Amino acid sequence: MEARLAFDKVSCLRGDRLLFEGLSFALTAGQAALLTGPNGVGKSSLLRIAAGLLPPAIGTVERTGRIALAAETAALDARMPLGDALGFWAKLDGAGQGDVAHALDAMGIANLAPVPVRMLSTGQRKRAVLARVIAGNAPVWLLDEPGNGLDTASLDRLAQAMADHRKAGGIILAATHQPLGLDDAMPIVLSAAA
Ligand SMILES: Nc1ncnc2c1ncn2[C@@H]1O[C@H](COP(=O)(O)OP(=O)(O)OP(=O)(O)O)[C@@H](O)[C@H]1O
Repeated sequence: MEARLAFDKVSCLRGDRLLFEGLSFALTAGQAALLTGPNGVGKSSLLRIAAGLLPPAIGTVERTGRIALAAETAALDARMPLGDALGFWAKLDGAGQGDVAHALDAMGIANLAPVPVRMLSTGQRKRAVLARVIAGNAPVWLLDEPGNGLDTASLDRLAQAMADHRKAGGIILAATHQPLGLDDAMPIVLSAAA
């Protein structure tokens, strides 16, 4: 898959606060970056800029390939059974039922396909959000705290899914407060402005 994500001297303004400035990096096929820094420093904002949901105050962002953003608030329909909710998004992403089945399996939640989304536990919902990303086949994954709320087995599954994605030429940019098994990832460290 063809993929590229590059920031060139990007600055982020939220309200009247400058969160970070002059940030440059480039990720190409198979590469990953780990975004770290204290609460409120601007990690989620950076991911939103990467996704094209928030414009940079200064600088440019270059993207090649479709983007999938997995944040806390994934729009999975709470009333739908999980399998159908994922199927809805897969269709929009040009993916099929086979992709949904693969993604459910990859996150170990195939047995939850008939369960309404609103009945899922916190960790199960997180796994469902990650399954949505996996099913969508987008080359660029933007993951906001993907390990939050996951048990050890699910963290292993996430690590495997990310490794598979990179092997297929995908890109990962993940904001995290915990190790994710992306040992060779490029570090992007945001520090609080003075
Ligand atoms: N819509 C908004 N308007 C103004 N300021 C905002 C807006 N959304 C977020 N902020 C502020 O931007 C700052 C950075 O928020 P962000 O969510 O990017 O941080 P973060 O590094 O992801 O934090 P955490 O580790 O807690 O998830 C915070 O101070 C937050 O209050």
